[in-house]
Amino acid sequence: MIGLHTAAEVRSAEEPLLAATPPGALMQRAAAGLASVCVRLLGRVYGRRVALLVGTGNNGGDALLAGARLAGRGARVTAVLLDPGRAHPDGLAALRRAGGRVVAGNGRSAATLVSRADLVLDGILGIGGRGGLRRDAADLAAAAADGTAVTVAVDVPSGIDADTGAVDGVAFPAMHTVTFGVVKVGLVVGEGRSHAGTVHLVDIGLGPHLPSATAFQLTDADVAAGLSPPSGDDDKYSQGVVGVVAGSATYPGAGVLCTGAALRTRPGLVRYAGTAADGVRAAWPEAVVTDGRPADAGRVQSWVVGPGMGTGDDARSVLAEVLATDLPVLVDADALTLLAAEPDLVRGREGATVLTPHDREFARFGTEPGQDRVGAARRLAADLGCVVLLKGEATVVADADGTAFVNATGTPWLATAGTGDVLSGIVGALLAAGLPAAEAAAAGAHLHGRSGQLAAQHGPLLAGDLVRRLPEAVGRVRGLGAPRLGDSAA
Ligand SMILES: NC(=O)C1=CN([C@@H]2O[C@H](COP(=O)(O)OP(=O)(O)OC[C@H]3O[C@@H](n4cnc5c(N)ncnc54)[C@H](OP(=O)(O)O)[C@@H]3O)[C@@H](O)[C@H]2O)[C@@H](O)CC1
Ligand SMILES: [K+]
Repeated sequence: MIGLHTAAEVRSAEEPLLAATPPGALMQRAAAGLASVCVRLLGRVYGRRVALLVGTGNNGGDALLAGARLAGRGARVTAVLLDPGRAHPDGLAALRRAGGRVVAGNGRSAATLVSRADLVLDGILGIGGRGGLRRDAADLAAAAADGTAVTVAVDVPSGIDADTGAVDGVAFPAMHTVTFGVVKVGLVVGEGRSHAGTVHLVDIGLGPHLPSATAFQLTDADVAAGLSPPSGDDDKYSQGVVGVVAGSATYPGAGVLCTGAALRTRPGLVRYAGTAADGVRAAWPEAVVTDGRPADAGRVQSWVVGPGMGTGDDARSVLAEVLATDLPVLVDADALTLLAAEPDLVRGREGATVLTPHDREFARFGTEPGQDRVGAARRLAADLGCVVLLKGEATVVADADGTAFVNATGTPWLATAGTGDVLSGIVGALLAAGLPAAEAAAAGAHLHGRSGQLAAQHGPLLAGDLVRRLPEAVGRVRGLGAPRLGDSAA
């Protein structure tokens, strides 16, 4: 798992580390890591034009010191100083010694320089930034966005809130962010994610001084650990039986997608109960199907309830029946609309509850998610005593105790009808397999994203493509190739 940290956590680790290292050593470590990423991105350094955007703090100092290293290798480096009287003195001296040039950041020549550079290094603001970018800085960020240079942010793209990823106005559009010590939460969520581009982590020795993370990003290896394959002793019941209540006679699609996703994630047994029974039976003969109520379906280890089932009295009574069990329940779509009107249905449940809202569904519980998506998910999770999976470009999962996960996989092509039904089926299968609820939700989002990436390799995807690619996604996450049946292990 990759721990995600806030600026305050970095500050608390920085103090003891600074006390234990010679003056300037940390900044030199940061600058060395930063310069080496820039060298890799540039390929050939000699003669290349590098523009440094330099603010008044240590973030600007990092840019100046890295710029000095690039100038030492023959790059034509120019620092654009936003407040020339307050630029980092040691960094400035190092750049000048290495042959770099300096201009003021408020003229047209600065914007021209940025637009003509091969690489623009953003050292305007790091974790000390507050509020939106001021005018001159915003103009330079816009010039970088319009130019053709490779854009690299130092520690955090300027204008991004390092804790939340929120942007107030304009922010620097980085293709790459070289971040120091730890990955900041704001680099992987909300608008921060799209502004940060590829994140490169440079170790500066903060590790031993850091408090434990409360937010995480899962890797394939983490997810694989929860997807152990069946053993010789397993049968169709022992892998976890999922119950699905989704879709309707008129719109069976949600039931078909959700059931298929559960089957393909963990092909033990899926029981379906609801009015889309005929459609589900036709699509998935492997499922055990009833058009009765959940209680008629037989024993299950988890329930998925809601997609496409409507919001009438019958749907409300089915939701209440499922929530009255002590099993893990995933509540999605129409069931979220019903639950928002009666949140006490989930407060105090014995079994775990996972809610999977998109933004509009989330808002039905009282407040819009806003720009702090991790904070919003945590608050709703704590209020209801549930796990909340807030869908988005980077899906966020929060547990009632504040533990959060930010999903790293996916593709914008996932924003299409029915993909949420697939996610519900995947997470339902992982709940039935016995994963703790927050981990099931986070691992499910990861697998869903991986499946989306596979399905989108050749362009637009449909939700059904996600279901088809799930076994391959599970295999990829577990690091398996695709051996043919009968292949020996040798
Ligand atoms: N953590 C570590 O161990 C290490 C950290 N390191 C580096 O230090 C960075 C943190 O440096 P930092 O504390 O000097 O803050 P930083 O982000 O440069 O900005 C503060 C300055 O910006 C200004 N300012 C504020 N808001 C503004 C706005 N909206 N628009 C415009 N200006 C604004 C504010 O000035 P003022 O508000 O007074 O005008 C203040 O002077 C960190 O991100 C990393 O790069 C590395 O060297 C290695 C070790
Ligand atoms: K920056």
